[in-house]
Amino acid sequence: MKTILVTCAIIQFDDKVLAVQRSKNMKLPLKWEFAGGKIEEGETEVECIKREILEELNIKIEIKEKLTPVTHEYPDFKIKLIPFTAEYITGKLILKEHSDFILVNKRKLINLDWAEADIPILKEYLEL
Ligand SMILES: Nc1nc2c([nH]c(=O)n2[C@H]2C[C@H](O)[C@@H](COP(=O)(O)OP(=O)(O)OP(=O)(O)O)O2)c(=O)[nH]1
Repeated sequence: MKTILVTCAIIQFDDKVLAVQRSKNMKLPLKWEFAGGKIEEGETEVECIKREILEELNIKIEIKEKLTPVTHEYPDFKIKLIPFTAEYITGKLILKEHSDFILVNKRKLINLDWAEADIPILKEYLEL
């Protein structure tokens, strides 16, 4: 099975963190995730995550740190999910694709119904 390369960003807004919910017509419907998306040809990981965040959320972020990539096999596809921590810089948050978002204290992130590939990333982030 081909592996899809996907970047995602754990975006901090002061003392809160942003999680977004996939809409019911996307793959992994209604699962929570960190915003991001597929790497396009000729694009670096950092270019990809900044572009995806601007496209999906209408905001600009500053990348802080790369966390450990996770390879995960769903029943019908396989992804390598490449996570970054980031900070909100500017822009009004507008959801272009997702059905919902939440800004929460990082300790409360664990209570959401996450896409499976995100679980190891969330655990690493909670230990930082
Ligand atoms: N952006 C993002 N995607 C994630 C995360 N965890 C996770 O399993 N994924 C999966 C969901 C999608 O299948 C894929 C990301 O692709 P995408 O968000 O650009 O794609 P999409 O839903 O438009 O997919 P498609 O139907 O067009 O193929 O990775 C995550 O934290 N962030």
